[in-house]
Amino acid sequence: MTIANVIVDVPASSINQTFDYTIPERFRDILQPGMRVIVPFGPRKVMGYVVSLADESSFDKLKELADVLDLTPILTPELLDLGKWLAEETLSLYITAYQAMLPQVLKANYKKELERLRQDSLSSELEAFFAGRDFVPYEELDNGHVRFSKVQKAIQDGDITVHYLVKSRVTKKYVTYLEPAREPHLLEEALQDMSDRAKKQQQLLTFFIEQPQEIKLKTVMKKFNTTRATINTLISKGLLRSFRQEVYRNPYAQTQFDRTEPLELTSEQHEAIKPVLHRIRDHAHEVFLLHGVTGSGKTEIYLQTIQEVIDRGEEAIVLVPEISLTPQMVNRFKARFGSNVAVLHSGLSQGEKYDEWRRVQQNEVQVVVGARSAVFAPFENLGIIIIDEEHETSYKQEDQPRYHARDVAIHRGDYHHCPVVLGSATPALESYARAHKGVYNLQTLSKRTNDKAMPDVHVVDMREELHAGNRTMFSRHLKESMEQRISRGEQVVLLLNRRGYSTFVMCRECGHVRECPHCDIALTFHKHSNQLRCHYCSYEEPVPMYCPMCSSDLIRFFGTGTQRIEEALTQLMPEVRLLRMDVDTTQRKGAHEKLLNQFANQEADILLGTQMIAKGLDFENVTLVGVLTADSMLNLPDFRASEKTFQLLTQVSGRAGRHDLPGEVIVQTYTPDHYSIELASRYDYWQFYQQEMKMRKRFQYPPYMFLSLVTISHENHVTAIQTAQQIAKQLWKYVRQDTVILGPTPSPIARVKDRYRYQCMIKYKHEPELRALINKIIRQFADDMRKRDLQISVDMQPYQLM
Ligand SMILES: Nc1ncnc2c1ncn2[C@@H]1O[C@H](COP(=O)(O)OP(=O)(O)OP(=O)(O)O)[C@@H](O)[C@H]1O
Ligand SMILES: [Zn+2]
Ligand SMILES: [Zn+2]
Repeated sequence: MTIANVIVDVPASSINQTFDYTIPERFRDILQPGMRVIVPFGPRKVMGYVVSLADESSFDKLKELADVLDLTPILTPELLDLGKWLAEETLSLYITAYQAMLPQVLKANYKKELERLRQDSLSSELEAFFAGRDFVPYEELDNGHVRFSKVQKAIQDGDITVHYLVKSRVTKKYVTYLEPAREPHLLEEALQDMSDRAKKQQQLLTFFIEQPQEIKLKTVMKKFNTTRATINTLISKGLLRSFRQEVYRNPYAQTQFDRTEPLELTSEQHEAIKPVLHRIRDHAHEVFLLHGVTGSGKTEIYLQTIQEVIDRGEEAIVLVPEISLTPQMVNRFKARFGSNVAVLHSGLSQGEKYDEWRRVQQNEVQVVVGARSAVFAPFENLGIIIIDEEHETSYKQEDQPRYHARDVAIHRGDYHHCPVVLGSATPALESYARAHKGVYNLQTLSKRTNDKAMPDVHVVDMREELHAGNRTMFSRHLKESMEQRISRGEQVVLLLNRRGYSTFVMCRECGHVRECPHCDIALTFHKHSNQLRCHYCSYEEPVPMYCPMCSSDLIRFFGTGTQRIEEALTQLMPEVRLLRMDVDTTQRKGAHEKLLNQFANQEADILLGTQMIAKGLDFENVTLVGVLTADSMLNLPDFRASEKTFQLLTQVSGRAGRHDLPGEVIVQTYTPDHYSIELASRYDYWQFYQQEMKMRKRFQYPPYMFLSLVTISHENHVTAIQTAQQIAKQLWKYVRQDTVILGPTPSPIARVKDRYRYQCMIKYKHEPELRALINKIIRQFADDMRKRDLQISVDMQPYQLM
């Protein structure tokens, strides 16, 4: 093959295609798809990914590619295909799709070195190339003294390695080992011949005659109190040899893991795991939805299916939300599978992430536990993909490429003919609807493994508190309950349910919240215009002076912070020990963990926090969970508001009374009759599902309709509006009759970084050509995008509507 088809690292829509380059003679026998190269592009040289090779090109006057950055492909053929699919599916650039799959270290063009790992056994050609050095700059390969294929082979054999220079050699760490270079009897002979004065050398040889295994150089030097020079003498005599081996920086190195054995499954677990194991054994793809109440043993099912996959020599990916990648969760996998697990999450340093990724790439582990992007782990024999808490919106990436990890997992599962397991106590409505229709295989765990009842949930009507003269944020019931528990030495978790930036308007007298007459969604208060506005249809009205329902003037703008609660609580109960956990107190690396440890060690009575405390935590001594404002999320302008409220309340209730002490949950709300609060307090997912599906049908939202969001932004207000109007007009012209284009309306955050933002929402049932259509429309604005800094972005599956 003489031509390479390359996706270049130039993030512009006009360049979203492969470019052809001729392959210089010296690279021909080593270049493979999935390697990175440097190519001339206009006046510059840029990085690119080789996606395929060819013998001819339809262009003439091709340029030569300038350099090859990898001697082994970093993208497998599967991932090359996946990137293409991902880009087309999410209307992103090919280059951004490939970049999303790789650790940061591989995205930039870092300087590289070749490094010899063995002191012997290099061919004379390579020996001459290294010329006595341990490190050689990668560029020296270019002077043609050694063939690339030779180097490639040596890398495969583990004699040489390539080394990325990410700020002073942090990418890899090595340990030097020493081992005998000859058979024991030959060492024995050498020992006889040795002069008596060479005491240390004699001791060393004797040692290796007795134990011929490799041993760390450092250990030997310490043990015999000897120097590197003495050892070098033995090496130069050909009696010993040294080699270096990579050690990975293991972020969990300090933690000791007590190995756990598989538990005897309950009959419910047994029924649920059976069909998954069948699929693993048959090598067949199927998507399972594992709907199990909190504490029903979903994780144990994950562990045992993974064991089956490992036993078959295959690999497993487990996705968990970033926020629940707590040591508690990671430990459960490490404790079962030990060093066979790599962990990928955002808390790791660049070097650590790269190390973990390489352990996957080099087939040194069979299990990856990680957040969203771990779905791209470069395994080649996947046996299962598991997504825990599958309803979590953090599985959707909110910048390019805007993908959902669930879709990627299912795509990969199909390719590898393996099952995909989606687990949750509160599945996403979309997932449950698919399971209900039979698209996914539904498995249900209805009981906790210890048969403990779910804790009782008390809904407190905060309007009544107000009428009774209690104007604090804590109901009488919650306050009494807290005092009682704390005096008994038990602990309390308090959740402040708050998300998003916008505030809503509510009557403190009757609980009435102003909603849009067309969308059944809370109107958002816009301070500078003193208006209430709907984010979906642009409906607007002035802020009322009196409540339209009860005429009270107790109209409030809502939005409370954890800090305010902390102050109020300290006034109310001055002697309690309080820990606050929110974005402010968890900024520093490890802060999250530290707070949780403090709480687990009972150094505080109350843990007060936002959403981040709701998941995966398991504290024996927690017997009371209080939700301060259950409705705050309900009134966000988001059609998923009820669903998110139901999910959060259910998750947080699952935190109480998991062990011997019985638990209680107190939910404070101004809208006790709202179905998501009422049904969450009864743990009735099925009723909730039916009720919510009715609402989605009535208002034409997913899963009944698909949504796509086009966002237009520009520094000039008029340009932004006009472009948005033109796009909407063109969309209307070509879409089907039952498709609806909403907007253009100002984006909920109408100006970000001095750019005005407008959006068009497309609601549709069936638009097979929609992606092509949007692409075509956007391309008409290519000039303005390049020259006038117009930005148009598309989200084919919007979650963040605010
Ligand atoms: N078959 C079993 N026999 C005994 N104990 C079990 C069994 N399966 C799981 N457990 C235990 O039950 C508890 C709850 O299980 P697990 O955490 O797996 O549930 P989960 O459904 O993942 O919960 P959550 O949704 O709250 O994360 C754990 O302490 C676990 O060790
Ligand atoms: Zn009112
Ligand atoms: Zn509206």
